[in-house]
Amino acid sequence: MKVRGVRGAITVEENTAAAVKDATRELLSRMMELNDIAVEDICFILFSATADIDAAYPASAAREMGLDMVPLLDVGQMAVQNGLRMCIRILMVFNTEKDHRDIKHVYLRGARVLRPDLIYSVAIDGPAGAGKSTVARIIADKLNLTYVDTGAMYRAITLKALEKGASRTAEIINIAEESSIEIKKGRIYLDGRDVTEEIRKPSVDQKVSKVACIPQVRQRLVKLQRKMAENYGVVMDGRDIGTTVLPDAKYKFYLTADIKVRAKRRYDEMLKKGIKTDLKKVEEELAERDRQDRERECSPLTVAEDAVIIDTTDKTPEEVVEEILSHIKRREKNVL
Ligand SMILES: Nc1ncnc2c1ncn2[C@@H]1O[C@H](COP(=O)(O)OP(=O)(O)O)[C@@H](O)[C@H]1O
Ligand SMILES: Nc1ccn([C@H]2C[C@H](O)[C@@H](COP(=O)(O)OP(=O)(O)O)O2)c(=O)n1
Repeated sequence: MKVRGVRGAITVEENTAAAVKDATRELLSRMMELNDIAVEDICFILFSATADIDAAYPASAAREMGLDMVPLLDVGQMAVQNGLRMCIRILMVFNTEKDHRDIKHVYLRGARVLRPDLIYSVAIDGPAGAGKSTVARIIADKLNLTYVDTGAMYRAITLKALEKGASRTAEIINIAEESSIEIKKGRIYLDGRDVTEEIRKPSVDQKVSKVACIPQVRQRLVKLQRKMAENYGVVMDGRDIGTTVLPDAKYKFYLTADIKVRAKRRYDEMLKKGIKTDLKKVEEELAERDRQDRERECSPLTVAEDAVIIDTTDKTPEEVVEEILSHIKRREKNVL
């Protein structure tokens, strides 16, 4: 195994022991989770804090998290004119098989400004079957960003509504407001339960556009989506990402494809999963979903003015990925 380092930083709003420990815990957990770091693989961790933080040692939070056998050291960050205030920085050195390009450095809250070259957002919108999630996943991996499938969040609420037999709008709004939805390593958790596979059921397909039409459901999910993008760099796909969720996303793409091709892709996907269906029926359902997504009043599917439009009808996923990366490479120096 090799020895590699991962950097992270986070800001705190107040100089209290609770704020310092909370922030340190959040940053450390995220660095370990994103880089698959086990406690026994950590060689040592260095913490620095700016001079305006003196309520607690960041390392004490690490010890409380069970890292008490890992050598930990707190140091003062050197003061630089106009430097970021109230900031905790971490350097963790660990054993890994990963290439140094695959290490995900983590800059949370106000500390995002330290590395705008690493932390930025890519919005990918378009109709069902255009290939959004296929390419978004690959791009996130290549750019070391986190993939957020917003459709999966609408699907999770729909699944819960179906399970509870909730059909009235007020009940569905309640479900959206009370449920916890998390996305970790490409899996989606609804109230702590992994529902990644279940949300792809045909019964969810049929109801999800209706649920996504409810403004209060959208408000709640959009808030969660913005929070995710605030905390880390994301590749986010959906219908309204470039227009509503992240209008300031650094990069915006709109993928589209002929409806017949999109229907065939969905049909093949269902066959692979062992779901027997009829191509004509898949096409009709897709057309109906397109209609509902485009015609709804609240954040309908539209092309953001500044989005790059890519027609994927005659392109392979690899070609689409290349095209997207070629746009991003023009402005990002860290993209290989
Ligand atoms: N460019 C492409 N060419 C051929 N098949 C594709 C392409 N992009 C995606 N697919 C396939 O089409 C299906 C739908 O793609 P997906 O990424 O889920 O679309 P979306 O997220 O836009 O609904 C998947 O089975 C995927 O493997
Ligand atoms: N940001 C989003 C994402 C999805 N939706 C809606 C639109 C779709 O009908 C459903 C499901 O989205 P999803 O991307 O999972 O659907 P497909 O995989 O494209 O079939 O949710 C939305 O309204 N806004």
